[in-house]
Amino acid sequence: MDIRTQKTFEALFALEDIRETLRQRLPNVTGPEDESSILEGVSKVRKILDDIEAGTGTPQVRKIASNIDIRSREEMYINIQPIQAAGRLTPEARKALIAYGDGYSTCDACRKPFRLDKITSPPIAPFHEQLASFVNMDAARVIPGARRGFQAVASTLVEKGDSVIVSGLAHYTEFLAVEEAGGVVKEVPINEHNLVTPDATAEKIEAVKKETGKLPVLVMIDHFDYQYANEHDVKSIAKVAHQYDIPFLYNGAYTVGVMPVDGKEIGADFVVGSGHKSMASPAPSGVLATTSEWAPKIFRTTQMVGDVTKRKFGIKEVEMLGCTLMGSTLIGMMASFPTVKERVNHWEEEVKKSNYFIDGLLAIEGSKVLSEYKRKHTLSKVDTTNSFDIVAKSHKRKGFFLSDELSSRGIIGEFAGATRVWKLNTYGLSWEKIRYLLDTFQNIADKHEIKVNRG
Ligand SMILES: Cc1ncc(COP(=O)(O)O)c(C=O)c1O
Repeated sequence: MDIRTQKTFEALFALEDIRETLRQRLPNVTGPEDESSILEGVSKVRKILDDIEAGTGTPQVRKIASNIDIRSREEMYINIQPIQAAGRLTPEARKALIAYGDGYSTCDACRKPFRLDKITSPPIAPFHEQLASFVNMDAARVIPGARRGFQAVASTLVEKGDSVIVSGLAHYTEFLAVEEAGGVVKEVPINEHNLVTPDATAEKIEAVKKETGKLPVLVMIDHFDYQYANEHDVKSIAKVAHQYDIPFLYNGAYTVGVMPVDGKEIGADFVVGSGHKSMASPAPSGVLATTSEWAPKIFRTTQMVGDVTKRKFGIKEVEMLGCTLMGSTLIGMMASFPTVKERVNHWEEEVKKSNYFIDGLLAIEGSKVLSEYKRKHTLSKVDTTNSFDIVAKSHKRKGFFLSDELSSRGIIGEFAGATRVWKLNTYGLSWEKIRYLLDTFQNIADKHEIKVNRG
């Protein structure tokens, strides 16, 4: 690395430290003093970026720097975007992204047997073991997103025409994984509380057996669904699946990395997690973990032999297409892992904050929560049609008025103009930020003469 690039990296690392400080301070802004210290931090960031722009860096690094500038929204705003919250990177992961940006940077020390999960420098092999034990399963692989986990399992288990049980709230990627394998999804209807129950799952299995003459080959259920973030009784559903001898895939896209997950305790044959949704990792990343019984099937190695050259690639795993996450994506995931491992212990506090906010939102007359209540997750679906949206009807900015009000007070992440029935996520916000967030919603309500029942 030449000295100019080196200097630029140093500047970027310093930038990360400043950004972290800013992240912690906001929006604890209670007076002009706080404001000026934040502005001072921001101007330091700008200065570093200006220096880089002025020519200290290579074009690639300048590009990274300008992206970082765009992402300064995290220092300047509270972001309640529903799907980004728990995927936001740690400072360590951000540094790792820069340092390991080259595509195959993880592969310098790839020696026999030539496979990603066997590399010991950087410590990728032990990371795989840690991942497996993190979700209490026997073996794990990193994968490019939860969807690739569904794909690997479906491709192994599902033959043409086979049925796979999913929830009536299943994510579309589960449908696609089954379709690609030639199978057919069979949805368990959700009940009046928007939940999938073990009884309904058993009924569906019976119905499929009657209709097709065959049992489904897989049951795949989301612990928390993406529409309401309601908690489904995965443990009892896994038990039902096993009573029919059907393997159970636990979709932990909204759990692995934010709350403790014990695959064995749940009775999962497969645990799938999403790195960029819940493990503070770059996209696309995720984890597929399984039991020692299933590992040889899901992680089977290639039997293919070249008909002319007679070449064999025996150690490569078919479903993983040999290797999965290379370079900065994987190292980013690894860099965040110590934080992720620790933060799952604070899930209850996150849920408390979520409920504090939702309670306060419900105090704004006309507002509803469509997710199960009390909340068991930080992602919630709310309905403000009869509160804020009443104002929108006569406001000159129409449906954009709420977003305007929020962003002018430092809150972003909702889809501007789409705030009648909408989702938000409070994961990772400090108590100060949560209080500020709630005060802001209530103050906007006050301003527009919507009654707030402050109790
Ligand atoms: C419940 C659920 N499962 C799976 C996925 C897909 O995750 P990934 O983007 O990691 O493939 C999502 C993404 O939104 C999801 O909400």
